[in-house]
Amino acid sequence: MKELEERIREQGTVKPGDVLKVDAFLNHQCDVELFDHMGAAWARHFQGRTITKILTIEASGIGIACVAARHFGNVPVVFAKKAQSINLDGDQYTTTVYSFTKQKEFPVIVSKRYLNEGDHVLLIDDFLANGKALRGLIELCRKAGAVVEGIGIAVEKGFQGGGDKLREEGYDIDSLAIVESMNPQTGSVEFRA
Ligand SMILES: O=P(O)(O)OC[C@H]1O[C@H](OP(=O)(O)OP(=O)(O)O)[C@H](O)[C@@H]1O
Ligand SMILES: O=c1[nH]c(=O)c2nc[nH]c2[nH]1
Repeated sequence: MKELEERIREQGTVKPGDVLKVDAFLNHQCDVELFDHMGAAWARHFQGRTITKILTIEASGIGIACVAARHFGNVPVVFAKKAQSINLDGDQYTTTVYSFTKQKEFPVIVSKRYLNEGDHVLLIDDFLANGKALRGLIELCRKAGAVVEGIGIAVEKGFQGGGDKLREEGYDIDSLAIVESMNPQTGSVEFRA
């Protein structure tokens, strides 16, 4: 998606440790018009698929998923929580995920009320790097008996390999910008053609 690539070139910064900082528009300050265009792009890609629910993970996927849902008939958006809470009652599906930016393992929890056998799920997230977050969400769907219909990602860092491994396993991943390489010294970002 050219618009997203241009925003990354204009406003993204490359940090050491394979970190692309895009918090001016994607995951701290949020450009909802851009999110709307992203949702429209995923709706075009996944046209014809039955989607009953969008599943994402705290924190940065939530806003993007909610705007995207407007393009999928306002299906419910469920986000997996990364901490237990007194607000989380009843039976839960749980797994663990290593967080790329926080560099520690988190529990990942969804109430059994909100993910069910018979759900056809679109996974949405802001970033795909090593694929840990997605594998956690896929595991929650497996436990619930829900079908993963597809995966919509804003920015995939292709050089970290998580996306291509999931594609080899048969998942339909629509990443709107795939970074092939980036350089913290020069600040350059190259995208997959
Ligand atoms: O493919 P991966 O290696 O799993 O990396 C991608 C994940 O990393 C970030 O989550 P993180 O927990 O770092 O930050 P967040 O709380 O801002 O979502 C991002 O939001 C994705 O969920
Ligand atoms: O803001 C972010 N930049 C990144 O490079 C990244 N990788 C995973 N999650 C990420 N979030």
